[in-house]
Amino acid sequence: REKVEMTKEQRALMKAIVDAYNRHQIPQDVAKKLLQEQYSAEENFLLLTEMATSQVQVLVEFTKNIPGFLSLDREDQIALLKGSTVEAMFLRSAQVFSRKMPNGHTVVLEERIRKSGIPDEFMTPMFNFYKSIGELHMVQEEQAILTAITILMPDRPYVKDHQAVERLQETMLNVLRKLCVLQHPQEQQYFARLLGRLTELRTLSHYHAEMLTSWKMNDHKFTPLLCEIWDVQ
Ligand SMILES: COc1ccc(-c2nc3ccccc3n2[C@H](C(=O)NC2CCCCC2)C2CCCCC2)c(OC)c1
Repeated sequence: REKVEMTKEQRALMKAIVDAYNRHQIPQDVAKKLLQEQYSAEENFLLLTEMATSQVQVLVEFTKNIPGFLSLDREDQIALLKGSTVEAMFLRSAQVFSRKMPNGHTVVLEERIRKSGIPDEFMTPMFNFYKSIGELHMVQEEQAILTAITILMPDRPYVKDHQAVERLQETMLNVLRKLCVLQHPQEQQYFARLLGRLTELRTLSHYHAEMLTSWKMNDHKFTPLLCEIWDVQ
């Protein structure tokens, strides 16, 4: 097979994305909190809305560092962010869930999440997605670029300049394709499997609003930012 090499530009682009991804981590680690103790459905809901609110802010900062994003039409920038935050949030949760933890911790974490107040019918699709992400053993470069690809989805609602977004996403896809060959030389279809997860991610995020409004408690309160970004309240 021909030798796969990244160009200088592709390496620079990947470095910019990974640096931005690492700079904009979630401030406090939700997994650690969940491993400490079992909270009530109300406390868990509050924890989720706090984590999600800070994750949206982190995601905006990360997105601004994607080369070319700020040159897009201003309204398209908003449309891309609004259309991808839920998917980016579940992708991030899957990465948190699949993180290497001392043995037994993942079992406890799964247990805590199962009893957090999430309606039962969403457990299976959610954990299926988390486990399918975990099985890929993505390196952090792949996680960062996959998040950028999720944000730069040309077919989000209300995007006007479809072409401009497609061009940016294509650049990222080319980098990811080469990265997958370099990082997983044994697995021919690794790149295709990675992209397949984005389809699963989109399906999971369709459940999102319902997961929140049917959380096992009364009176679901959201922050103003989440009301703006999510289709709730
Ligand atoms: C809409 O329904 C749901 C359900 C579960 C989750 C979820 N899956 C997790 C997997 C690993 C660790 C945490 C996880 N979470 C919540 C959380 O805090 N998610 C954060 C969101 C921002 C990015 C970092 C993770 C937990 C769940 C347990 C109760 C407290 C909230 C979730 O995260 C989108 C959304």
